[in-house]
Amino acid sequence: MNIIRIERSGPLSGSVKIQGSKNSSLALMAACCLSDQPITLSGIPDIYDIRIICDIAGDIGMGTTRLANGDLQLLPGTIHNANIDKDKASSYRASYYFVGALLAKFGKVSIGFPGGDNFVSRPIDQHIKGLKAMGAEFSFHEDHYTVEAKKLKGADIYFDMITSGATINCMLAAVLAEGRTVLRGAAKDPEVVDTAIFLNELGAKIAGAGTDTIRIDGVRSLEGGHHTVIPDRLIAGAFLMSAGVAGGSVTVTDVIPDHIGSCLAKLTEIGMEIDYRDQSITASSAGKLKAVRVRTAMYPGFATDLQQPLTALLTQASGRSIIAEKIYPKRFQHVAQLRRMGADIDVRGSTAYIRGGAPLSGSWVHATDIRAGTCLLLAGMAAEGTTFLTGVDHIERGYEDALTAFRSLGAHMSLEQVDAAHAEEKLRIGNAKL
Ligand SMILES: CC(=O)N[C@H]1[C@@H](OP(=O)(O)OP(=O)(O)OC[C@H]2O[C@@H](n3ccc(=O)[nH]c3=O)[C@H](O)[C@@H]2O)O[C@H](CO)[C@@H](O)[C@@H]1O
Ligand SMILES: C=C(OP(=O)(O)O)C(=O)O
Repeated sequence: MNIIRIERSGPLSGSVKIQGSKNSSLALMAACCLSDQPITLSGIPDIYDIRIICDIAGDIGMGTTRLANGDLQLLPGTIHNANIDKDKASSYRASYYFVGALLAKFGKVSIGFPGGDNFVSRPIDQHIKGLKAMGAEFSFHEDHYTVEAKKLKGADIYFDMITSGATINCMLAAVLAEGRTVLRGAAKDPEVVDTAIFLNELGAKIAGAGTDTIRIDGVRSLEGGHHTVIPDRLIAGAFLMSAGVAGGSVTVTDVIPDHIGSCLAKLTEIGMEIDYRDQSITASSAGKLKAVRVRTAMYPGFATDLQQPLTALLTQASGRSIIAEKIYPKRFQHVAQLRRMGADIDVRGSTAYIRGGAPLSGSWVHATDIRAGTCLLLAGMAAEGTTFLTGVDHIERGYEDALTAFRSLGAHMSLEQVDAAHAEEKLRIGNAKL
């Protein structure tokens, strides 16, 4: 099995070009199913989730080709069915977008339950509620569910909480539905806006994306077109934090600074120097880091997906930091791993209390999900000795090539092959010490 070996690193120096957004790409690729014409998407990252979508696309008849320049060409005109392989659907989170994108065309979609990072509870009741309001009926089976709608009709939908997934899914369903759909309490995330812009470029009629009320007037069909996905704000944020963890100065390029405004404000509060231009941001360590309080929130608040790398950063800040996780109250799997490395962190309820300054030391640790992986890559750079990180496949679900990028900044990390039984034994010994 692959593991990542990390040695103490820093000060970091250099710049990293940020890849296209995973979460936006997942929505855009499903959205292509609404059209019958060729579509070209630029900036779609070459990561596990995208390869699975290409696989699913092939199964249902949508051609996908990576062009020599990296663009992805999609041919939705040949889609012949809406039966999504249940195991493939369950191997990543946003497979549910195929429901919204295929329902109007086929009247019935069969699909496996959503997978993705496991934060104990990730309900899809708002997707169900929204699509039901538009006339869909759900049937749940042991390992898959089916959604049927003879005719999708526009509806007024009030979400009970802000959800980017349900906002995008209902928006997809509404594009070819009859009449007007209004989504109230909609998520304002850049990925929602990117998807709406893309669909409008293809001829959809969506107004208000980026506010909490989105109006969609159904159209009969969509055209083809070309679109460039937005940059990955979550990856950008984590690279900037690495300059705080390991010292030095890191620049991220090809980014939209507004998309991580709340993160930049928090990094400044922690004591980092932030300098940004139109499409690039530089974060520099400016000496002592200060403890802070953070509450995760939906956009434009501090993103839950940046909470884990931030925890690694706050182990290096003097004083007691407090992180209240408001989106996924149990998203603290990384904490046990940081404790193995010597971090002084308590979790009570949905809040983590971090006493910064405890020296970290290298250990065997496991990434349970993408951002836990990012957190541990960062922590490994601050730790004395060698850190061995398992769960590399989780990191590969989100990053095109995290190691090359971190190494280009001067980080000491490498991919190694070890015997799986050896790694399990090392992790087991670490668990026993906790
Ligand atoms: C593929 C993708 O884009 N993933 C992102 C997306 O996940 P995902 O789209 O799954 O997350 P949502 O924005 O839908 O979830 C936000 C909140 O709403 C709750 N909720 C959501 C839907 C629902 O039907 N019922 C319900 O209660 C969730 O438990 C969570 O507390 O947004 C999350 C929150 O920013 C990010 O962590 C994920 O990286
Ligand atoms: C939670 C995440 O991804 P997903 O929703 O795809 O599991 C993430 O990107 O941090």
